Amino acid sequence: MNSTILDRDGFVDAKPGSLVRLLCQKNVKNLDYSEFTNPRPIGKGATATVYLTTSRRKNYALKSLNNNLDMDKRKLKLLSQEIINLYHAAYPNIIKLYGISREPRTGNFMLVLQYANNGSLRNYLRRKCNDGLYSISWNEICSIAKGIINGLIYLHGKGIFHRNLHSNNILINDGKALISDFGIPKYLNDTSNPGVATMIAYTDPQYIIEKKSERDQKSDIYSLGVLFWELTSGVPPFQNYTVMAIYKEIIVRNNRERIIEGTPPAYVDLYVRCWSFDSNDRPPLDSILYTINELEKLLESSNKFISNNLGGFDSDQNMNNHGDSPTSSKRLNKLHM
Ligand SMILES: Nc1ncnc2c1ncn2[C@@H]1O[C@H](COP(=O)(O)OP(=O)(O)OP(=O)(O)O)[C@@H](O)[C@H]1O
Repeated sequence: MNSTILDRDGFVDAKPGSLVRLLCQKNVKNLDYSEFTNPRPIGKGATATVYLTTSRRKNYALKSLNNNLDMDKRKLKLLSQEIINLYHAAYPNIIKLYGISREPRTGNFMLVLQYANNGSLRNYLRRKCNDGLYSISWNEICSIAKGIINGLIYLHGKGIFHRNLHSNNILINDGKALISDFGIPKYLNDTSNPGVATMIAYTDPQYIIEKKSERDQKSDIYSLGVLFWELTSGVPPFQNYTVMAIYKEIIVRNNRERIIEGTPPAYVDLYVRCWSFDSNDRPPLDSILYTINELEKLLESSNKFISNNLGGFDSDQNMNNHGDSPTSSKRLNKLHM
């Protein structure tokens, strides 16, 4: 290749081939696609399709960024930096990126990721619903919450803010929480998955209202508060509301989801502070971790579960909903030991 047409970073153009070249220069492993057998789709997000595959008897998730890498050079360089960040993030609560690959037939760019054998947190919680009754132990709530907090402490310590935390990009492997998808989606073209707009329920309202240029670590704390609530409800916030109705509740009225009956007050107090409108009122991660540890000790001996019947409603509705229809009027929550 004629080096005179390369820029300083080795780019010829903003296409998948250039991205692969740049990442290889930064020592990200380029894995041979033919090593992966029988890839089958297991999930689809706004910007990618995810496949389960096997190589040498080990499972991997191949995240295909489809062909939506057609972006300007500056964005492609930023995207490559995010991928490099993920590649070098080595922490038990962060999804592992083993390398990249390219599907030879389509040319699609792939991230080769650790396979999370329990899928997304959202689906994991959904599977805990039996005949519409959701039930989870406090032990497990605390363990998942701590996994997410520890992952965030690691990321924030490296100056990386997730900015798009929700229950579809927390993955669960052997019951343990793994944070995925930080940084990368914002550089990709949204392929218009209608579910994505509802992620507004996890988005820092101060960022939306005050049009802050970028979400920061306090925005992640806001999303964390919503996730803590979701661990007690088993369903995403404002399920069955339209995007406009969610906007009205959270942004216009400054409302939040209803507290699930039977939740320990210390846990409620924690997530309510996390989802405060004013980012200064949101607690720092170390104090959140401290509170969860204390709560865990308190509940250790009692083996408590929390249950509710919110799962009786179609959990997929939030992907495709119409009308301003709150579910709260039919809610029944209870705590048993
Ligand atoms: N490493 C993985 N292991 C197992 N399942 C995965 C993995 N990565 C993604 N998935 C599944 O694929 C789905 C889609 O993942 P993807 O990361 O593309 O989108 P998302 O997080 O739902 O959306 P967005 O890209 O908008 O944040 C996830 O919700 C999850 O169910």
